[in-house]
Amino acid sequence: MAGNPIPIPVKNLDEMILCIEDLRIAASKKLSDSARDFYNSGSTDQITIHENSTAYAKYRLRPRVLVDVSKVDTSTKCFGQQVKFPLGVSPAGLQAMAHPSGELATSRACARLGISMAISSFANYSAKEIRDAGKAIGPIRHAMQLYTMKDRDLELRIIQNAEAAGCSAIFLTADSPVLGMRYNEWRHDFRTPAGLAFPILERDSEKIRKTSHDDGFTSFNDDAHNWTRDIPWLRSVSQMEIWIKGVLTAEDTLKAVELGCDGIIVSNHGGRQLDGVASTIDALPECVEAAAGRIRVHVDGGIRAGTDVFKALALGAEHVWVGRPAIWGLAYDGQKGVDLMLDTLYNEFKRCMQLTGCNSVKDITKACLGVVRPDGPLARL
Ligand SMILES: Cc1cc2nc3c(=O)[nH]c(=O)nc-3n(C[C@H](O)[C@H](O)[C@H](O)COP(=O)(O)O)c2cc1C
Ligand SMILES: O=C(O)C(=O)c1ccccc1
Repeated sequence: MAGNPIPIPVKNLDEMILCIEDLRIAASKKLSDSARDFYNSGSTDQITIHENSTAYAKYRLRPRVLVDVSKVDTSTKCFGQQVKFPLGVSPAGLQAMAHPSGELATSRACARLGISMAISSFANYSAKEIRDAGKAIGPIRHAMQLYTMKDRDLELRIIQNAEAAGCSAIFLTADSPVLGMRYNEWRHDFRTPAGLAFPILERDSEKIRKTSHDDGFTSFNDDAHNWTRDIPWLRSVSQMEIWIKGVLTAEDTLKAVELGCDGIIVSNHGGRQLDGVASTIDALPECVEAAAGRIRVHVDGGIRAGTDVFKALALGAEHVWVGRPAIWGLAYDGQKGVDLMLDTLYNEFKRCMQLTGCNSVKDITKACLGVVRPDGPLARL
């Protein structure tokens, strides 16, 4: 069309972060190619990482209308403590590569909102530093993520330091006897940047960056881990709750019940381990059914919106966790970026509860969901 366009006074759209996808785009621009590929990629053909977030779209919400939602309550419990809404930050290593304040900023952001955080064994600050940073802001519970180590004395020190720092739970990562085939990482020969500390592993990056991520991981991680050796041992050395992170089947859920674990996190490590496994939202129902209320069931992977949190709860998860969104928040603007990420998911979740007529998280049930089958009407679950 001819003529001058009418100037519209809009904000700089590049800087408008309204949803997690906006945050991913803005944060990814701030990262080096190699850091971005390390954080954002999955393994092999990227099938599972893709499905983790897209599988949510097949579910449709079944809202109840004309419900008084003026006093909606989004809160629930995690590790026995009241949390503002059923979401925490998953353990992700190397957060100081995204922002110098790394896990300290993540902990402060979680405490500001009154939600839980899991600390990676590959954190760049100690469990005590991370807990203290959060506790100074507000009530917060932490889980300590653990790999099974060849050096059992080091593994024991990690557990004891976490317990002494006041962590509530161990997240034993069960899906990583070895790392997944991470071609995107290998293509760039990803190395930990210089000058970072790994106090939980009692190493610094000068040592860690001598080898690839893959070789470094193999050098300390014990691929001989197994249910009967590791779970009773953990019970014998710690009072913390024991959660198994990386369960995807009914069979392993039953193992966790049998061995007296406190809970499972249905997880495929954000699609970074075995590519081709189901998305976590598709694996969740069989785990919930097998758990049959005897063990708590949480889920992570691909959660990018408040409606995703809602759908996971409707399918039986008690609580969810997010990994990369916290990294993107950090890369975007340190603690303020993680605050923005958490506020976004909180506001979306609250509004989804109100718009579906759910006044408490207990109201979020299977009846709130349906699926559209090819050429069919909405089918109830
Ligand atoms: C950069 C990065 C580092 C991670 N590091 C760990 C880790 O040290 N231990 C662990 O159990 N899981 C780790 N994970 C997996 C997360 O705990 C979580 O399962 C996953 O990120 C959830 O998927 P999402 O990123 O789609 O939310 C990591 C994930 C990412 C993206
Ligand atoms: O990359 C990962 O997924 C992961 O678990 C990890 C392991 C060691 C260091 C940092 C992250």
